[in-house]
Amino acid sequence: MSRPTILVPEKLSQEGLALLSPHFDITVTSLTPEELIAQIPSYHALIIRSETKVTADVLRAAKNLKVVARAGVGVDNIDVPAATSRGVIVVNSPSGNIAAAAEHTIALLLATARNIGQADGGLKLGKWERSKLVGIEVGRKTLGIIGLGKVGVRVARMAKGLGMKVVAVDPFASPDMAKQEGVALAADLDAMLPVVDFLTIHTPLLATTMDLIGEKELRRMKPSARVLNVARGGVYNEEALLHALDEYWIGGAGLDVFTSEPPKQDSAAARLTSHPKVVATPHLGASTVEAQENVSLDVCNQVLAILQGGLPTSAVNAPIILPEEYGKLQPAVQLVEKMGKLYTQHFVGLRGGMLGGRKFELTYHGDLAGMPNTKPLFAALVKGLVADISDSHINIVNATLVAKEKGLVINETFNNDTKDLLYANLVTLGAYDSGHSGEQIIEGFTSDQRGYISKLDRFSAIFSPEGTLIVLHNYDQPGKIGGVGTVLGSHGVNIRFMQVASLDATMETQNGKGNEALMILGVDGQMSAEVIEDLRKSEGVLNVSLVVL
Ligand SMILES: NC(=O)C1=CN([C@@H]2O[C@H](COP(=O)(O)OP(=O)(O)OC[C@H]3O[C@@H](n4cnc5c(N)ncnc54)[C@H](O)[C@@H]3O)[C@@H](O)[C@H]2O)C=CC1
Ligand SMILES: O=C(O)C(=O)COP(=O)(O)O
Repeated sequence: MSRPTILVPEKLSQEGLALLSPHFDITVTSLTPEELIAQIPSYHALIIRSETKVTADVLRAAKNLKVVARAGVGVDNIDVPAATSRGVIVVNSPSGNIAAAAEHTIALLLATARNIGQADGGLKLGKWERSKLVGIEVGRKTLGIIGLGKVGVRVARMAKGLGMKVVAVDPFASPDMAKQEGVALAADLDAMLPVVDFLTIHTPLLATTMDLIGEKELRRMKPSARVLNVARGGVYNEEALLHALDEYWIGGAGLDVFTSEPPKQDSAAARLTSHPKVVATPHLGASTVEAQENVSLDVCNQVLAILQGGLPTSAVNAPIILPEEYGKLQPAVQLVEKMGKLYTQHFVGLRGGMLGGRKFELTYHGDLAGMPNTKPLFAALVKGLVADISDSHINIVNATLVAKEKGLVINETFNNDTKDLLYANLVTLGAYDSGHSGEQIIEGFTSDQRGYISKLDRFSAIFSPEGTLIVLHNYDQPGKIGGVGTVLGSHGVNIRFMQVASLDATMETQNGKGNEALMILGVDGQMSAEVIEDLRKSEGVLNVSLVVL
């Protein structure tokens, strides 16, 4: 089988890629937007930074894509709703580069205060200008921060270290946190803008933050004020900023990000980068060795998990699984997915049954009954149930929608009664037809981070739901094991393990024909239809199903 493939059209630190290369084929190459659309269909994962635009067209062309990984914070270059509707998980690195972005903001703050850009540029041209380039001190000055999030708070701490007063506007910030950080929360922008000597924005680029600072706001600031942008081009209106600099409404600007990157010729962004009162950098906020290692490791670990059937830690378009919850849920998530696959392959494949319209009851017992968030388990069940009969990419993002489309009714119940419970956590999957009859049961538990099946239909056994399994329903008579071994041996099939599952003592035997049993065989390699047919024809065998988990 060919290995899953990963496309990396931007510069990514090797640290993360080294985690992926033993398992997947990785192509690192820069691409035009047209080339990206042409090449994306064969890839399973796309890892990008801020330069690649993942548009709806790219996602439409991406037939095999499971994940878009953004090695950084901002996902404004990804059409997240389009990814969501196609079941593509978008992950990012929410904090890998925030220290770098905050430090870069302070670098620009000091550079604008002391005219570092102009001074350096002049010297390189052979000029020795001192009286023209007198700066200001930042100590005892006021810094205004819009957006007191992860980057904003770090900027505040460093600014306080420089002896600055810090005020902030953030409608979502906690007053307690602001107080603890020594940051005064201003009532609104109108109140904050006239008092600040420096202004920095650290919000995402959203419809609500686009052009947040325009002509009206810039006119309210001190003529000596400097503005900084290490967030996104567009939070300051670039035309208004040009006017403000030319007409002395403000004193200077330190800019790392622009509405077009690189700035289009003659655009406002281009005029800003060449403006004498601007110190500009080409989107370098996250460009430190340390930040790039962090974000690369962060997203590559998530790509590894997703391509191996696991869950991401920072999905942008999925219910968030907190890291502490992740460790606890992951084995159960894998188990429930395997239970879904086992259900479809064993019961539906075996009996020519219908999956759509079945009613499923997922019951959590023991520790699992106390989990505050079982959405990943629900999604894992849908994924497992339909994985083998649908080409939809099921994940935590679209599972509810897909279940609805396929007519699967899934109820979750929580059984807190631990009396008589053999395992610390147990999950039962029951399936019924609309009349609540024809019950089919699969039960499983996790132990030591691994999942096991403890019950399949009316039979009790303990086996790992992994690899290729042959499930053989037979009369419990002497010689059965030898007979099965002979058939498999004649086809050269190697048996990894074998379990005989006995009928639940309380159950009636099928057709009243004496004791029955299930034989579960773990086998190596691909099974041909003849192997299964020969087993089916063997004496005393009632049915055989082939399950690949
Ligand atoms: N230049 C670069 O290389 C880098 C840029 N960034 C950018 O920095 C920005 C901030 O990143 P984080 O701090 O990680 O985000 P965050 O999500 O932790 O913080 C954003 C804050 O903005 C606040 N906010 C949202 N709308 C607001 C509004 N209208 N007025 C005031 N506050 C508002 C939110 O409440 C939140 O506290 C993002 O745009 C990100 O893309 C991040 C890293 C590197
Ligand atoms: O993480 C972010 O939001 C950034 O802006 C960093 O962008 P980059 O990965 O350096 O292209």
